[in-house]
Amino acid sequence: MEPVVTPNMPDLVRQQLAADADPLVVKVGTRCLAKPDGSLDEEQVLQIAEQLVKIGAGTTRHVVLVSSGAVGAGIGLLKLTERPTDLPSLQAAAAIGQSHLIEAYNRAFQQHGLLAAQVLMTADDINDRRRYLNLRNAIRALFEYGAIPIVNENDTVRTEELARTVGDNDQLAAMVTNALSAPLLIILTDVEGLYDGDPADENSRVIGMVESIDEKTTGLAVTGTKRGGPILSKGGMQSKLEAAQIATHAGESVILANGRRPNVLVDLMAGEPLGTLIPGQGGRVAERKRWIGFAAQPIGALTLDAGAVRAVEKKGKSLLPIGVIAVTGIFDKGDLVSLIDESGEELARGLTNYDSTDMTKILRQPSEAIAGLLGRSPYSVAVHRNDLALVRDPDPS
Ligand SMILES: Nc1ncnc2c1ncn2[C@@H]1O[C@H](COP(=O)(O)OP(=O)(O)O)[C@@H](O)[C@H]1O
Ligand SMILES: N[C@@H](CCC(=O)OP(=O)(O)O)C(=O)O
Repeated sequence: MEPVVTPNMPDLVRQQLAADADPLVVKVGTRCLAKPDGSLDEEQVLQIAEQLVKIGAGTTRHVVLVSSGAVGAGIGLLKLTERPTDLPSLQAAAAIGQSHLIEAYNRAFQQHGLLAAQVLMTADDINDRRRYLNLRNAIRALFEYGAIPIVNENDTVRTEELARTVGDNDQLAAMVTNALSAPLLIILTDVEGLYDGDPADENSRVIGMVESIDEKTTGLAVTGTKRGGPILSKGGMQSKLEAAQIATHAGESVILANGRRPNVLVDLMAGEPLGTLIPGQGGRVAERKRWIGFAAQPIGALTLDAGAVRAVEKKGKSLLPIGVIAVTGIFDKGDLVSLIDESGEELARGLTNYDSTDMTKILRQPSEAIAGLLGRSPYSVAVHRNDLALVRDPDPS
C-alpha cells in the first residue's frame, strides 16, 4: 500500500505558501487556549495576538482568526467540574465564555493599536447564499478597516437537534477559508500535527505532509487517545481532517500545528517545516462552486446510473433526467441536492432545476419527453454543469 507519510516538504514550497497566504485563516482550538481547569489561558491569547501582529495581521496581511474556547472559558468561569451534556447548559456556558474570550482578544489586540471584531455565525449563514455572500463582504469590510475578525459559531442560538449546526469550528474555519478564497488555513491545537499513531505514544511521529486525505489518513485519528478525551474541546483530530478535506478540495492548503509552541505562527510564515501540511488538491475551485460543493447543506438526493456518473464526473457534462434513477427527499426547484451513485456514495452536489415531485415524474426519461410529462419543459437538464460541484476524489482509472 502507498505510504501516506512523506518527509517534510522543501522549505521553498512552504515559503511560497506562506508568502501567498493573504488572506490567512488561523483557527485556534480550545486545547490551545484553556488551562487544565478549563479557565481561559490569557497568556496564550496574548501570545496568539502578538504573533498575528508580527505576521502582519491588520496591516500588511489580512487575517481571520477562528477561535474556539467559549464553552471552555464558560465552564472555567462557572467552576463546573465537567462539560455539560445538555444543549441549554452548553449554550449558557458558551454565552458566558464568549464575552470573556472576546474581551481577552480585545485587550490583546488593543496593546498593538488594533481592533478585534466579533463575528458569530450559524450554519444558516452558510447555507443561505445571500447571507454567505454578505458575511464574506462584512469580513472584507473589516479587512478594509484593519480590524481582526474573530469568528466563532454562535453556540447560543444553534439547534443541534435540528442538525443545523456547523459541526465544529474546524469545519467552520474551512468554510470561512473557502468563502474568502484564502490560500492557507492554519489549524492550531495542542499537538505538533497529525501523528502516525496515538500522540501519547512515544513511538508516534508527526507526519510532515499528507498528499491527500484518504481512509488511511482518517484512520490515524485516535478517539480514545491516552492524552485524555476532549473535555472542553469538540472536534478532535477526525474533525480537523474533515475540515482539511473541505479546504483542500477547493484548492486551498492546510497546516495542522501546535499553538502552544512558542512563535509557531511566525515560524510557519517563515516557511519552517513545522506541523503537518496538507496541500490544496488540484486547481483552485471557482467561488460559486465552493458554496455548492462545500458550504451549503443538501436537502435531497438524486441517484445516478453508471452512465450519468461517468458523464458528470469524468466528462464534465450536465445531469440529464434520463440518468436519474431515484429521487430522495422533498425539495424545491433551485435547492441544493446531493448526486449519489448506485452504491450511495456522494460524487457531486448541485442546484436542481426541478422540484422533487417533477423530478420523480421525469426520471429515467429523455429530455424530449419532459413537455409531455409535465405540460412544460423549462429545462432540458436536471442539474446544469454550472450549478454543480464535484465532491469526491476522482477515481484514477
Ligand atoms: N493521530 C493523531 N495525531 C494527533 N492528534 C491526535 C491524533 N488522534 C487524536 N488526536 C487528538 O486530537 C486532539 C486535538 O483535537 P481537539 O481535541 O479537537 O483540539 P482543539 O480543542 O485544539 O481543537 C489532540 O489533543 C490529540 O490528543
Ligand atoms: N464554539 C465552541 C467551539 C467548539 C469546537 O469546535 O471546539 P474545538 O474542537 O476546540 O475547536 C466554543 O467556542 O467553545
